[in-house]
Amino acid sequence: MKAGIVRFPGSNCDEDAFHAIADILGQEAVYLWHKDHDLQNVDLVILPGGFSYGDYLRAGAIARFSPIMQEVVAHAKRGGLVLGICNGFQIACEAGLLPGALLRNVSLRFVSAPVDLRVESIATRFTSQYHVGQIINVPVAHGDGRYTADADTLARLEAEGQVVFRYVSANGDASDAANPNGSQRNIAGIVNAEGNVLGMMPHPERALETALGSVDGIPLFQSILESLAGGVRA
Ligand SMILES: NC(=O)CC[C@H](N)C(=O)O
Repeated sequence: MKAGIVRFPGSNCDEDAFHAIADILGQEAVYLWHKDHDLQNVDLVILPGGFSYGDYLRAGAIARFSPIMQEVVAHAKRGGLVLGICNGFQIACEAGLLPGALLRNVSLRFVSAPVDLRVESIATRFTSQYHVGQIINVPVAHGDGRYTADADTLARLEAEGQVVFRYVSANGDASDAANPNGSQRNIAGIVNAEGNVLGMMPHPERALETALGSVDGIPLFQSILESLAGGVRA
């Protein structure tokens, strides 16, 4: 697999993503500069976490106009894989690759903590190596993570199995107490209708090494590799 990690001005999890792909997974990784138009023939585009354009106006609202986003959108439309992590999820929503928006945390505070997630769907190219209902521990670090969408969109996401991860407490309940940011329906991650674009606020690239406290992100990347090995390429 060849993964391209887009660097926007203000990205700060780009090196984490590169480390995850190159050092942990042993796959090819390249950085993609946001002003470029060349995706370098990557199989997977990662929109990494950070504070693109300082989160001015709204997180992701300026980055979505970066030149490379035209190519990222075209790649997604061709069925190519896109993984938006944290700020990358915000950018993917702003770019129209995913429905809804990420608003300021209901606490008005930046939250940085490991959280428990329930895997809601394994019928995606990002989660086939988990099992439904599996509880995984993955860190979050954001100030604007409150997933919000209108009632019709939420109903469609639920009905079509597009809610992929939900914040839960240790017993697996999607309780208010387990919700770090006030997201509607405790939504932590969603996939698009076609199943090739995943956006999530937690950081799976920081959950691949025992030394970091969790290896629960590994099946996510294994799922991506599996789906590409199956011959599904853009
Ligand atoms: N870690 C991140 O990607 C931060 C995301 C975002 N800029 C926020 O604070 O909400």
